[in-house]
Amino acid sequence: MLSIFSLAIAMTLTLIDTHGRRIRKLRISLTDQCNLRCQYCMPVDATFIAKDSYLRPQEYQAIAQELVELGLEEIRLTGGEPLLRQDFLEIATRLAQLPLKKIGLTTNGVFLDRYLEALWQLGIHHLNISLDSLNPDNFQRITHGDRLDTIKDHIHQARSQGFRIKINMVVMRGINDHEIGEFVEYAKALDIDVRFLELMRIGYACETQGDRFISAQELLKCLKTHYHLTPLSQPEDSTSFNFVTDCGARIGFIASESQPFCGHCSRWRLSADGILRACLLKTDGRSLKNTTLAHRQGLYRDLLEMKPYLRPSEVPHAMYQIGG
Ligand SMILES: Nc1nc2c(ncn2[C@@H]2O[C@H](COP(=O)(O)OP(=O)(O)OP(=O)(O)O)[C@@H](O)[C@H]2O)c(=O)[nH]1
Ligand SMILES: C[S@@+](CC[C@H](N)C(=O)[O-])C[C@H]1O[C@@H](n2cnc3c(N)ncnc32)[C@H](O)[C@@H]1O
Ligand code: SF4
Ligand code: SF4
Repeated sequence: MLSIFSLAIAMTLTLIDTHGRRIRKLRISLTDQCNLRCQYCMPVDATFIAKDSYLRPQEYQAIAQELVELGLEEIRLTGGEPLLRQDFLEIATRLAQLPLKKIGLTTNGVFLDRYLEALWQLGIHHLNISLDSLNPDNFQRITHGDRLDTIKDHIHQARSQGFRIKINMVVMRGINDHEIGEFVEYAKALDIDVRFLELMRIGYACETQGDRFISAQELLKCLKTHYHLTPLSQPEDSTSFNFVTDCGARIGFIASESQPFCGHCSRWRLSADGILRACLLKTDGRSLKNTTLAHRQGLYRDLLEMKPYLRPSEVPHAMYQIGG
C-alpha cells in the first residue's frame, strides 16, 4: 500500500533516464571488505571504509521500497564480499518482503554454506559465484586464498538444493585462459551456467589490464574450435550474451570492454556507505545517508541525468569499492 506522500512521488517521477533507459535493477554493495584478494580487484593491503558509515538495514529497506514504487524490479546484493556483513540476514529479510521480481546475490562462495537454508526460505535463489580457476595453485595465485575446495563444495551443495547458479570467471591472458575448456565441462557436469568476463579497466586492474586482457571474441574463436555453439536469447539489458554448446553446457560472455552494453543499461548502484551511482564507471553519485524521502526524490532525479550514454574508458575506484 503506497503512502500518500510516496504516491505523490510515484506520480511525478519515473525511473527513465535522459537517454530513455528504464532503471529496473539496483545493485547494493553491503560492504567493501573481503576475505579474498583477487589480483584484479583488491590489493593485499586494501583499506576499507569505516563500518559505522554503512547504511543500516532499515535504510536499505526504505530506499529499496521507494525505488520499487517507482518501478524497480530487481536487486542484486554484492560487495566486497556481501556474506561478510554481520547483519546480512536482517538486510536480506527486509528486502525479501518487497514486491520484487528477483533478488540475486553475487558472492565468492566462501561462506555460502552458512546461508543456503535462509536464502532459500527468503526466495533468493539466484546465485552468481566468482571462480577464476579450478586448479588449487592457480586459484591461490589469483585470489591469495586457499579455499578452492570449500567453494566447489558450496557450489555443489547449492546446486543440489536447487539454486540457479552462474559462475563468473574473469579470464586473463597467461593466467587462467588455458582453463576455459575445463570450465565448460564443469558447467556441463553441474548443470550450471558459466560466464567468461573480460578484465575491466577499473581501479587496481588498470595497471595490469593491458597485458592480461583477452577479448570475448578471441575466447569465442578458441571455444568454437572445440564446440559447436548455439546462441541463446537474453533480455536486452543482460550483461552477457549466451550460448549452449553441443555438449549441453550453457556459457556466456560479459564483454564490457570490447562490446559495451551501455545502450540498454538498466542498473543503478548503491555503495555500502550509501552513495547512489548511475554507473559502475563513474565516481560521482549522490549520498543517500541521513536523507529524508523528500530529499531523496531530488537525488533520484539527479541520478537520471548522470548515466553516461557511452562507456567511460576507465575509472580510478576499484570494483570492490563501488559494488561489482
Ligand atoms: N560495464 C558494466 N559491467 C557490469 C555491470 N554489471 C555487471 N557488470 C559486469 O558483469 C559482471 C558480473 O556481474 P554479476 O554480479 O554476476 O551480475 P549479472 O548477472 O551480470 O547482472 P544481473 O543480470 O543484472 O543480475 C561484473 O563483475 C562486471 O564485470 C554494469 O552495469 N556495467
Ligand atoms: C567485486 S565482486 C563482489 C562480489 C563477490 N565478492 C564476488 O567476487 O563475486 C563482483 C564481480 O566483480 C568482478 N570483478 C572485479 N574486478 C573486476 C575487473 N577488474 N574486471 C572484471 N571483473 C571484475 C569479480 O570477478 C566478481 O565476479
Ligand atoms: S572479486 Fe569479489 S572475492 Fe575477489 S577480491 Fe573482489 S570482492 Fe573479493
Ligand atoms: S559502464 Fe555504466 S552505463 Fe555502461 S553498462 Fe556499465 S553501468 Fe551501465
